[in-house]
Formats: sequence, structure tokens, C-alpha cells
Amino acid sequence: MYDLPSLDVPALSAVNGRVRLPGSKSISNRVLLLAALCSGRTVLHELLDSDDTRVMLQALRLLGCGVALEGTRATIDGLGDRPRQAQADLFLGNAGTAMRPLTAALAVLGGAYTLHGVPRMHERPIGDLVDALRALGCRIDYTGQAGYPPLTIGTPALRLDQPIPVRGDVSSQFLTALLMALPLAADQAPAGGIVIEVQGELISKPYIDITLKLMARFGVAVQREGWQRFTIARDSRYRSPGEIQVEADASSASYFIAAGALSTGASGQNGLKIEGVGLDSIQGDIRFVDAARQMGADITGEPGALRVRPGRQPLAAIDLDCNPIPDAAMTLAVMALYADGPSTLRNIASWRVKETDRLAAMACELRKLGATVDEGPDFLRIVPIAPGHWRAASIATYDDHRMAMCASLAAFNPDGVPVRIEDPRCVAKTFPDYFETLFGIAQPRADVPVICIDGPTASGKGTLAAALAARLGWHYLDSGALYRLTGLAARRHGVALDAAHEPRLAELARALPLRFADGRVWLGDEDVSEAIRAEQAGMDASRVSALPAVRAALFELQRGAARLPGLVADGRDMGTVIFPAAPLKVFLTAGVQERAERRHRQLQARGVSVTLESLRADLQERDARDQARATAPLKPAPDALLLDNSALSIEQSVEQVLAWWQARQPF
Ligand SMILES: O=C(O)C1=C[C@@H](OP(=O)(O)O)[C@@H](O)[C@H](O)C1
Ligand SMILES: C=C(OP(=O)(O)O)C(=O)O
Repeated sequence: MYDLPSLDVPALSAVNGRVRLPGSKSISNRVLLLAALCSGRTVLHELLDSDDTRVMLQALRLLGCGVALEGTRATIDGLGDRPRQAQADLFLGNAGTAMRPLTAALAVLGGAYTLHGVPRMHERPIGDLVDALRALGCRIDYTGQAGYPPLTIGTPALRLDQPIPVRGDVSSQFLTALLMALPLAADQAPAGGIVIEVQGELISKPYIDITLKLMARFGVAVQREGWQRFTIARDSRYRSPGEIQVEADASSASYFIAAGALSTGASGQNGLKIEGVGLDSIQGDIRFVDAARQMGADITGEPGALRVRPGRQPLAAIDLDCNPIPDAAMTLAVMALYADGPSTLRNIASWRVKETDRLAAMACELRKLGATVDEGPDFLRIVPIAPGHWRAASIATYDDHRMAMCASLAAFNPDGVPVRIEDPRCVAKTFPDYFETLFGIAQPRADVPVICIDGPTASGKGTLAAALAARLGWHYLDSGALYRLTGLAARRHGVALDAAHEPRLAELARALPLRFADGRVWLGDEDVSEAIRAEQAGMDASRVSALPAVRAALFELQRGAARLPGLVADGRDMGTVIFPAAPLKVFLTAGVQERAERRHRQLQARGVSVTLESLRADLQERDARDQARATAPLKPAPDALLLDNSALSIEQSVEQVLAWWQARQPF
């Protein structure tokens, strides 16, 4: 997850290859609750791991369920045969699929519970559900504003003989919540069962389908008459199905379907395979496929997967009732920017009460990109952006995961402008690694941005480059480590570090079994992070790096490190040889005395005793060799900016380079 104030997505041209998406939020939180409400053990596979499921899991733990997690597999021991905590304070974040169903289940079971969430959750309505629950004898009190969480739950005196009315025009989750909760009271039901009657129009109907299908997997078949009347039989009882496989999230798939449809150039033609969800999905958002096809996307179903290729371009404008797919419809709003005429997305009033007012937010942010958008009470009309008129924009995301994921699709614009996503960590609600996943399959439209930090030994370039990479969310290339590793590998293989062995050394460099993981450096199975930092390794690196064949062998390896969303590369020839077209090159220097003192302090801290004088002499010797070598001598690139950090703290140097970088951005 990119835990940064903002993330810049470079212009993208295509997606290809294959991608496996995390589990469905709607399925995950339903099966977690159902597993908790039955007897026995349920093993859930491919469960979503995100903010929304974490709050549900934590709530279940507090209520007394057995919860064991191993990667994406959860083992739940239900409350049917375990003592339930009669009191609990449950924090449910911004998860509608936790707040609404838990309110109903706990209100029916009874106890002393408090349910609350993030500030936005306290603005998301729950009144229609509370009214329905109160009508059947549940005790619920609002502790803040009436009609909204937080709320407290007491012990009910259930009356189940009358049909229970519930409004369904604000959120289908109210009906879902009642459906999942009422089997818990089935033993008190009248002979005809418990009846729920939906008042008025029900929105987001396909989510009720998910609820009914999953309840059936847990042994409760609900009798449905249209979308108005639902009956839960008197003998209903949840039974664990043993194991459940969670489908990948169809709403999350919409971003990748859109990206596939927007792909251009040869690399997009092979298409993208989206694994974990197929056309037979039980999730309503799979119907996004129909809408995307209508716009021109070429989508085929495969067993448990989808394949998307660019079809018609520009996309065809649409006019669509999006009520059945409220979440994936947001993706259509961004696709509409690429259409051949204005598109209208209708019947989406529920957008106003989700993670943010999505109608207002979407209209505002699409306009920043250059679109003309009409925001109606329950519709959006979007005029596409003509090529040549896309604007590089910093997109606000309103703590709404879908705003962030949708905004990333603007990076496929034909004008090659990047897009800045503010607060990218909001994707944690349903897809924490969304951006990593996108960058893993996306092709940049132009070169991936690279910042080069070159400079002499002990100038602090490694520290600076690593800090910059962390601040920008970019990859980091420590090119010096490659030479150190080559030197180390040579010593391990008994190869002398001289020109006579150049071909063999180059061969070793080409085949380095290296791996960078969690800030550690591995050579084969050995963690060599410390070994390559030794003074000896530094001297060895300087020697092998003077050999042209070794440098050539490491060239491609270094070029290949430039991956989305960007790279900070430190070394001695990053700006001059490896990335001569890099948009920002910094040549970092510090006086030799200052560098010797820094290195001295570092070594002393590690318990290595050397004299300052010998370090100073070593540095001078290395500088001279690096500057004098025939291949890629150490010198600033003509367009490098010089930064003398002798009197600067690390933070000041970082801020300086970030300021230079920001000054080059269009935002
Ligand atoms: O039941 C569900 O899993 C959901 C129902 C939909 O909400 P509404 O019924 O409020 O539209 C949807 O937007 C939400 O992301 C998940
Ligand atoms: C509306 C959404 O979430 P929630 O389940 O919290 O309602 C959503 O994920 O788009």
C-alpha cells in the first residue's frame, strides 16, 4: 500500500499479462458473519484482507468467535457453540457491510453493544434499518444524531407475527442485514415464518441476490416473491458448509476491465487476463461487463477468469440505468471521458450516501481533468475530453477508495499527462495493493520517471536516494550494491579482481543471483547486506567497476530497474550512462573531510575501529580512481544539478531534491 500524501501515476498506454484480484468485499464480509452465526467451523479461502474485512474480523473476535488467519485463509469457529460476549464496543470503520448486518444480528441476539465507525460512517444513514428492527421489538438507541451511527443495542422482546416493513430505497444493505439476522430468531417465528416486506423501490437489487445465495450456502433458503416479500421459514438454522471459496471482487475487476479497454499500442493487443472472477460470478457488479461491452470493450469469459482486450476506440458513449451496479458505475464515469460523445449514468442517487457524496466528488474531479460534467440529483452527464485537452490534475479522493481507483484510469489519456492521486492509502478499504497491482501489469506511455543521484563515496547518496524513493513511493536502485555484489561473488568464486579476469567477472555480474527484499540484499540464499557494506567490499567494488565488460554486463540489469511508478537510482554514472534521459539528475557532493568524518562515525557505531586519516586517504584514492577511469568516470552529467550537502541534514537534502522534482511537475 502507498502510505503517502499523494502518488503520481505516470501516463500509461496499456495493460497486459495476468492479474489475480483480491477477494470480494461483499462476499467476504457476508461469509464472515454467516460463519460467525452458525455452529461449527468454517474455513474461508481467498478472503479479502482490507480495512473492511479487518473491522469485521475484529468485531467477531470481540464477540467471542474463534478467528484464525493464515494469509487469505480464515478459520472461523461460530458462536452457535461458543459463549457469546454479552457486551462489546465495536469499531466498524467505514464498512457498510459490517455496520448494517452487525447492527441487525446483534439487535436480534440482544446484549449490550455499541457500534461506531469513522466520522463518515456517522453520516451514512441507518435509520430505515433501525426503524425495521425497532418494529420487531429490538432495542436500539442513537448516541449521536438520530438516523445515523453510533448506536447502542440492548436486549429485545421480539414480535415476529407481523410482516416486518423495511425501506429499500436508500441502501439495499438494510434488507441484507435483516435477511441475515432473522434466521437467528426463527425458533420464535410464527408457523408461516418471518416475513419481510420491502416498502417502495428496492435499490442495488443484485446485492440481495448475493445475500440470498450465500445464506443458502449456510443452509437457509429464503422464499422470495419479487423484490417485495421475503419469508424465512420457522425451522431455518444456519449450518456451516465447511469450506467456502471467496470469488475475486467484481467491482475491483472493473478498473482492470476499463484499463484493458483503454489500452493502446501493440502491447495492449494481447489483452489482460483477470483471474478469480468469471462471467458466472454471483456478484452483481459482474454486469459491469455488459456495460463495458456496450461501450466497445472486448471481454471474454474463461473458467474463473475474464479476458479483456481493447475493442472499439474511441469507446461508444452510453446512456445507462446504473442502479444495479452502483459501485462499478463509477468506473463507467471515467470510461465516459474516452467516449465518442456525452454519456449519461442514471439512477445513482445512492452515490450521495456512500464513502463520500460520490456524485459531487466525481463531477468535481472529472472537471479538473478537463471534462464537462452535469451533476443531476441522481445522474451524471459526462462530455468526453477531446485529445489535446486533457489536463494534468491532482485528484482529491475524499477518503473514498473508488475515487482513487477510478482516478488512476485517467492515466490512459491520449495526451500523455500524468495524474496525481491524493491520499492513495484510501484504497485500503477494499484493495490495499491496488496501485502495486496496476503498476505490475501496466505499460508506461513514455519512459518511467527516474531521478539520478550520482556522487562520490560517502557523499550520502544512498541515504538520500532511499529517502527520496520512500517519499515518492518509487523503486530504489543502489547501483553501487551491484558492483559490491560482483566483487563479493568474485571472491566467493576465487576469481581475482583484475583486468586479466574481466570476461569471467562480467559473466559473474551477468548471472548474479541477487534479490532485494525488505531492505536486505541476498546473493543466492545468503543475506549479504552486511558483507557488502564492509570497507573491503567497497574497495573491491571500485576495482571491478573499472572494468568495461563488468559495467556492460550490469547495464541492462540497471535499466530494468526503472519500473512504474518511478525509480530513484544512486551511483556514479546513473545520469551520465545508465539513464541519460532522466528528467532529474542530481550530483551530490560533500567535502572530503566531511565525508571521512561521516564514514568514521558510521564505522564507529558499528564497532569498527579505523582512523580518520586512513579513511580520508582511502576516500581520496577512490575518488581519484573513479574520476580517472576510462569507462563511465565519476563526473556530473552536463544537465545535473549540484547539491553540496556538507552543511545540510538528510531531511534538508531530501526536501531540496523533492522541491526540484516538484518544480518539474505539471500539477
Ligand atoms: O451489500 C453490499 O455488499 C453492498 C451494497 C451496495 O450498497 P447499497 O445497497 O447501499 O447501494 C454497494 O454499494 C456496497 O458497496 C456493497
Ligand atoms: C459503498 C461501498 O461500501 P460499503 O460496503 O461501505 O457500503 C463501496 O465499497 O463502494
